[in-house]
Amino acid sequence: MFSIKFKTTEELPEPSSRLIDQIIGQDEALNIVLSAVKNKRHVILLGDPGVGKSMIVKAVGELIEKSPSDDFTPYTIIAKPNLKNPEKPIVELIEGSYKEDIEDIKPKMIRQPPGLLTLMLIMVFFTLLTSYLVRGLSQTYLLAVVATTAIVSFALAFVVVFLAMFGATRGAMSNTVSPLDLKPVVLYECKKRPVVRASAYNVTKLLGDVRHCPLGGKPPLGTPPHKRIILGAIHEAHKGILYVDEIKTMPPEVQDYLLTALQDKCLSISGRNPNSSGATVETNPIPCDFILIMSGNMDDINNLRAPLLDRIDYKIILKNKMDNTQENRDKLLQFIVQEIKNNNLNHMTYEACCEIVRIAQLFAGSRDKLTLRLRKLSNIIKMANDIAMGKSIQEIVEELSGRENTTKEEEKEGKLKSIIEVLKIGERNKKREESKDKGVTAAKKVYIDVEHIRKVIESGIYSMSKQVAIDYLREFKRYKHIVPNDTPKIGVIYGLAVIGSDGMGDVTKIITQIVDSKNPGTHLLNISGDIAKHSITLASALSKKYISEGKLPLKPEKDIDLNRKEIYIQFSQSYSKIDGDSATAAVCLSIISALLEIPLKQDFAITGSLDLNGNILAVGGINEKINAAREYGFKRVIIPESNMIDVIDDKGIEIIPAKRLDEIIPLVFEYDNKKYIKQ
Ligand SMILES: Nc1ncnc2c1ncn2[C@@H]1O[C@H](COP(=O)(O)OP(=O)(O)OP(=O)(O)O)[C@@H](O)[C@H]1O
Repeated sequence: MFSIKFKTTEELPEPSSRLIDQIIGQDEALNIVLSAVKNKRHVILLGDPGVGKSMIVKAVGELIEKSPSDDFTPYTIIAKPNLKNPEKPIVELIEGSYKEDIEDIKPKMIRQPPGLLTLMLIMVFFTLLTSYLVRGLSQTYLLAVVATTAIVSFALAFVVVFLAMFGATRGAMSNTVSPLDLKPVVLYECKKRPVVRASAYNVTKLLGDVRHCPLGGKPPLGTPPHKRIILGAIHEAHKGILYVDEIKTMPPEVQDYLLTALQDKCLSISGRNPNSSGATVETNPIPCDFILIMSGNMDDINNLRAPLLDRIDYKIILKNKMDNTQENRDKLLQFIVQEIKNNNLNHMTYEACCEIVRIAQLFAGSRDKLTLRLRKLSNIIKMANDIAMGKSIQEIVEELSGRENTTKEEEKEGKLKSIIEVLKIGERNKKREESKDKGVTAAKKVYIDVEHIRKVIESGIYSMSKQVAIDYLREFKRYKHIVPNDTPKIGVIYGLAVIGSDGMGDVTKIITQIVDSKNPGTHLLNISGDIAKHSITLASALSKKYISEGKLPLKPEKDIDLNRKEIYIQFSQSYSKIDGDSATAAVCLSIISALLEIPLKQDFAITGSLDLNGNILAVGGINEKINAAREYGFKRVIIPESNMIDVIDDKGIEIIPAKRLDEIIPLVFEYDNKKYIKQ
């Protein structure tokens, strides 16, 4: 299986800590990305989920981080207030780090806000005025006049200060700027070539924003605009890499902004929320000269607008399978060791590693391929580890909810509990201590073994679609009447299907009935998929062609008038959404049997698509289908010859390859009754 012999993975060498060495099966894509980054080209990575798109970008980022390049100069982005037009703060990119320019602020410090000083001046003025006015008054009035004047002066002073503070007068504004509000702020300090990641749907994170200020956004109470600027990832990625994932979620207007940024290499920031005070603010264009790497699943590309897509130089499709060679199995082993180390898991036995290879084949849908959807494999390894640790649900719940602490608290407050409750807590803790001790000794010996991996696979907990399929089959299997037997039946045949994308194979009973009618036609029951409908039309046409041309080694008792036959085909007890053409061969045989009234054997299941010449064509999910046939007790399964390379496990079932439909006629029809045999 592998080029190295071992009993458990702990005997294997430590994996490299460099991400770039950890990527398996995507060498081509990795090389292109590296060369694109070197030559400052934009890239889009497309592929199935979990094949390593983010990993490639992270690895490139790690390389860049660790290798300081000569052509990068650290820079700082600062924001300054614009005194002429406060709503248009000035954002500047300066080389190196920012040093505060005191001279810049000093002259403006003269413009002290009135505040206390004004208040005091007003009060002194009024005191002098009053003392002058009351100098001739008698003692009796003197006190009253002084008090009245003091109140009036206080009130007046407060009004002046209040108006000034809130900038109610134009004149007040220029005088209310504090030195702190004039101080430039550092928005971003970039010391090494940046690699910035942002999700396509997060507009603020991607393009930047101007925060809202509930106090009107004007000094001295409000925060001045230049202090409310949030830089976008596109600006933080200046001179580096911007990685945008989830491209499916990128709104069209964001694509336009991105396009402008790519073209102009700079983009201004304004408030994104029209109801915020930030909406009136707009900065000057801020430099954003970056290499854009985007990623998404295959279909996501349809969400991108053509002009943006046009500007992406490299469009790379990541592989989802690799050949099942020893070199690649070794790579898969390397992946297992990496996952164990990176996720701090228990080591794995040799047999379990072989089982992972088998699952990789199964997910790839072929014996000679291995899947590269490695996140799925990684999840299975992690879950197998949890099962190997043998934690009960109770233990996991307690771990998660921090129940341990609560229980100790409860113990402290034992007085409040009934004696029985306290005893119960004691007992629980004792058990937990015991199991912990056991755990420690056992933990030394825990390995992830085949049975742990099989439990994960059989339960389907790694995939929603698989669980739905398992549930569906569990629910309906007991009502399904599918029993392989030796009693041939006219028009009845067993086809094979796969339920769900990560699905399970299932056997479907296909029944064809013929009705004499003036309206010949073919009716499909229980199946609604378009491809299935077309394939049934083909099966019907082909079966009629075979019969009318007399090409079959079968002959009906009497001549059949095909123009007066109405054909009904039922996929019995098929309630899930099944579409596809893999039942075409089965349906064709079923129609031939029903039209000629020749029984079909009932001890086999069959899968295969057909072309109009009667060639049997390859289908998907062959291993799941074979598995289903085996589980239902069939001893024979007929599959397209071209699918033979995909078969992973042929234990307990005879797998018959078929190239053409007429070739398998002798195998599937009951020949005992000589009256049907033409030859
Ligand atoms: N080619 C690979 N080599 C090694 N490990 C891989 C590879 N691909 C995926 N993995 C494993 O799967 C995990 C997830 O991979 P990653 O996030 O790069 O996938 P993705 O293609 O970006 O997925 P998505 O499209 O869902 O974002 C990685 O952390 C790693 O454990």
